[in-house]
Amino acid sequence: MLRWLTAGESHGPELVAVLEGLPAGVEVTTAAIDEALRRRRLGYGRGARMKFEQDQVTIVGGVRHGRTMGSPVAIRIGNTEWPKWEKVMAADPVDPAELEGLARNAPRSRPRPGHADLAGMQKYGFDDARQVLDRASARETAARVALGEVARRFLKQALGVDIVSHVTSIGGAETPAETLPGPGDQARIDDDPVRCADPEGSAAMVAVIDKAHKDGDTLGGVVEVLAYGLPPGLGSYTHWDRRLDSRLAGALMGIQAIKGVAVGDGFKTAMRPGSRAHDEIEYTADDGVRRITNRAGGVEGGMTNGEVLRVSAAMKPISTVPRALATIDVKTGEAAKAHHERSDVCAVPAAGIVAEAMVALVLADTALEKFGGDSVEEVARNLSGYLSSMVIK
Ligand SMILES: Cc1cc2nc3c(=O)[nH]c(=O)nc-3n(C[C@H](O)[C@H](O)[C@H](O)COP(=O)(O)O)c2cc1C
Ligand SMILES: C=C(O[C@@H]1CC(C(=O)O)=C[C@@H](OP(=O)(O)O)[C@H]1O)C(=O)O
Repeated sequence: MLRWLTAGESHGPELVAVLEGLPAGVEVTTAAIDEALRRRRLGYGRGARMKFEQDQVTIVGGVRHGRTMGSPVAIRIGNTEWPKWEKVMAADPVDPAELEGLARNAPRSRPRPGHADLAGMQKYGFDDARQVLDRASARETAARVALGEVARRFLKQALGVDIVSHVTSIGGAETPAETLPGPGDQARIDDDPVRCADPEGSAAMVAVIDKAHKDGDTLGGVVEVLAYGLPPGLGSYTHWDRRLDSRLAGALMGIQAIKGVAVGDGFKTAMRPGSRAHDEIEYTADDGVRRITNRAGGVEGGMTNGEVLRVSAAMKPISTVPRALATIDVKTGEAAKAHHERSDVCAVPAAGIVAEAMVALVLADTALEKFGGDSVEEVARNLSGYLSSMVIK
């Protein structure tokens, strides 16, 4: 079983991430994690913070000379913004005189609709939304991306799996329905301002972001994650919490602002008759057993079926809307405008990188369940034994 945990606040000194249960021998370096985090910082429509926040990565456990050792992998990601927040977010008590007049320390009493502020204050008994938003913030996703990169490397090295993501819509502007990028397209997608695989779709998305920016508004959208090279049989139909689609949906919905997940054609499948909803099976001498179409997105009965895994996640618009939304001031109960400082206009391209990480972690977990092993070599051997002994292939 693979387990992962993160800790740390958005304006704290650092994020901490731990991945436990990974075999030995996965090649991973600080530079590889830096690169994954660089991809997460990109994307047209992100706010000012992404221009100056640097992710300072230190691997502090589980890796020696570029390879995992089978022990828990622990990663620290320093927030370079920390010096500005040192007093405001200090773990130990601070002399009130030192906080006097510090604008950053002013209580956040006008909760933002759509953010965790109000429900979090009610739940934990805070009168300052700072206590809530600093952990609810998607800054935390940097930690998940760091762990996801380790999981992705394991999947590539032990199983030959490639994970790709792209943005399929922002604010209603969409890519053509047939866009299906392969592993070789990832670099080109990452070079696109909105990480869209189609130039026309990209131009339309950039235009709607520009308009939202001008209008003081924010946007959401949809990302799709694809995994190539998965063997049939990851996950299981035998129990609800072993189903791969259930696990993927849970992991993706666990990303801040993700409000919907679709496996394959998802909700569109519900509108079709069965004759056009499923993927007919054929046998070819070259490919063996395969599906003629892939509407199911590579998952049937909660298991991979050997086709490309295709899962998408819908992100709601950023809730810190510059044209501030109506709320109350919790100090007085009176009507007020919600807090707004700097914020992202649209973070869908970054959410795609986070979604890749979550998919990688879930797939790595199910792959370890199926193929076990304490080293990459052992997992690869188990995979190869399974593939060669499959009765139907
Ligand atoms: C990559 C990424 C960046 C985000 N940036 C912002 C932001 O700048 N401002 C904001 O209000 N919400 C942002 N969010 C969304 C909030 O974190 C999220 O809406 C909030 O934690 C409440 O959770 P919920 O939307 O899942 O209910 C971002 C989400 C992601 C995934
Ligand atoms: C810091 C990151 O994203 C942040 C996510 C976020 C939110 O409310 O989720 C709000 C913004 O933070 P701030 O209010 O400090 O500008 C984003 O910048 C990051 O992704 O690394």
